[in-house]
Amino acid sequence: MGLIEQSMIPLNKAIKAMKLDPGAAAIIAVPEKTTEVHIPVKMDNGKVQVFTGYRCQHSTIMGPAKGGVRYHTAVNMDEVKTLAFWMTCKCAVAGLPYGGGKGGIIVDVTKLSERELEALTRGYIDKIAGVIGEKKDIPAPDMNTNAKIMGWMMDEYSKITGQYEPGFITGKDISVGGSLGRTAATGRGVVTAALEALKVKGMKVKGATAAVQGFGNVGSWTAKLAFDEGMKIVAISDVYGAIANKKGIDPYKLAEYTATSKGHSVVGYPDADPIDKELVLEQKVDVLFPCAMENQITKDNAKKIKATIICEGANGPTTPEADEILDKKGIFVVPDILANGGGVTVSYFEWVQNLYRFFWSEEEVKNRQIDMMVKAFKEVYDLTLEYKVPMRVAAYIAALKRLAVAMKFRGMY
Ligand SMILES: NC(=O)C1=CN([C@@H]2O[C@H](COP(=O)(O)OP(=O)(O)OC[C@H]3O[C@@H](n4cnc5c(N)ncnc54)[C@H](OP(=O)(O)O)[C@@H]3O)[C@@H](O)[C@H]2O)C=CC1
Ligand SMILES: O=C(O)CCC(=O)C(=O)O
Repeated sequence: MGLIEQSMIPLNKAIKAMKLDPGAAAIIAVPEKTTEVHIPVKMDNGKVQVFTGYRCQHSTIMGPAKGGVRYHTAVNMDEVKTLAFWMTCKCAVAGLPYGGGKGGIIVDVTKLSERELEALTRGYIDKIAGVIGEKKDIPAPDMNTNAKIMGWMMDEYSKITGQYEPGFITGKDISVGGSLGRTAATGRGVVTAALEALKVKGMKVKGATAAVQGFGNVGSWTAKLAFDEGMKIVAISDVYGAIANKKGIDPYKLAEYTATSKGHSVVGYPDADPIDKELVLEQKVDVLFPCAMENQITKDNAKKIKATIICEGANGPTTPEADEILDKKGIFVVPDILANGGGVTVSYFEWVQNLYRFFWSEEEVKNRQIDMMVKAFKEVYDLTLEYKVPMRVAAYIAALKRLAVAMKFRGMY
């Protein structure tokens, strides 16, 4: 089953449970606009290489499209469309005045020099400039993109429009209009969601064990902030391998290690033992945080998962077949469109600060973010009780309720 078909399964369950109008359901099932571009880059060896990139605006029903840009070899149009659809639902669950968008370039960033990466980034913005903008579609970071790349994108777009354009993109460095708290925001949201889930399950936070798949932006901040809450991180993986320590891993020390390790990998960290990377998902822990990418928990490994709670930092880490197995096992899954909404929530704060040219303290950002996440969690949890559906379906119901009202008042159905 392809990613688009997979993503329709929980959506259709929600549509059925809430008896959504078929017209509204049909609108939400397809993206509004997709763009494919080809970006020629003069490489350091003097040869030209042409890269393929995408941008998709899945929906602008609730506001401008919003969502990250991914640089990865596995990027393709179906993946971008699905990620954009998830953004529409995520923004609606969080109650943000945004639709959903996503972009990506097929590229192995480890093979590019800094100059090639900048040229590719600027070339991508040149090609998609017509379909993005502060009031149209606002990009942000995703896998293998960061504040530096957002800065280049902002600079290129400002050159094209001939004016300073901080509000066209989020996830920037503070010096160019970024928000305090954005770098850690997705991890903070994931941990906030996990704390709420532990509460629902009547479990203690201090000493609760956790395993984290992925040690990039989302995984590393999830690990650090869970550690700050007193949780014990017993296993962590990245694309190269995994490490485990029953006594706990200090993610701050691990981040110091990965800053200079080969490939910035967790492999070889001296205060833990190497384990097979697939085993990270199978640890007997209170909370499992999948923070890498799609389709990691599948029908093949779902049976082996021993966590009490799964809190999804990544987008789409669990396949629909796996979801059914986890549900039968009674595992409490906090779905991506709820759990990882903290990133786009603080992106929204960044955009608001850019529009007003007035900046907030880190404490203000953090408190507002936590308030919004706790509220969204409660809303979704209440819907699981009302409709007797798992958290994932309840999250789609929460999103569709907001989208349906907006569509109605815009006269779309
Ligand atoms: N950045 C954000 O604000 C948000 C991101 N997300 C989602 O979170 C996920 C991670 O994004 P982000 O942290 O930004 O990306 P990064 O590129 O910063 O990190 C990705 C991490 O996942 C690891 N990884 C990739 N594939 C595997 C694998 N098969 N097994 C184990 N580890 C793997 C990478 O390892 P290595 O470094 O060794 O390649 C890296 O540690 C994505 O699904 C993204 O869409 C969701 C909401 C917001
Ligand atoms: O911060 C944003 O605008 C979007 C982040 C993102 O791409 C995501 O939540 O998947």
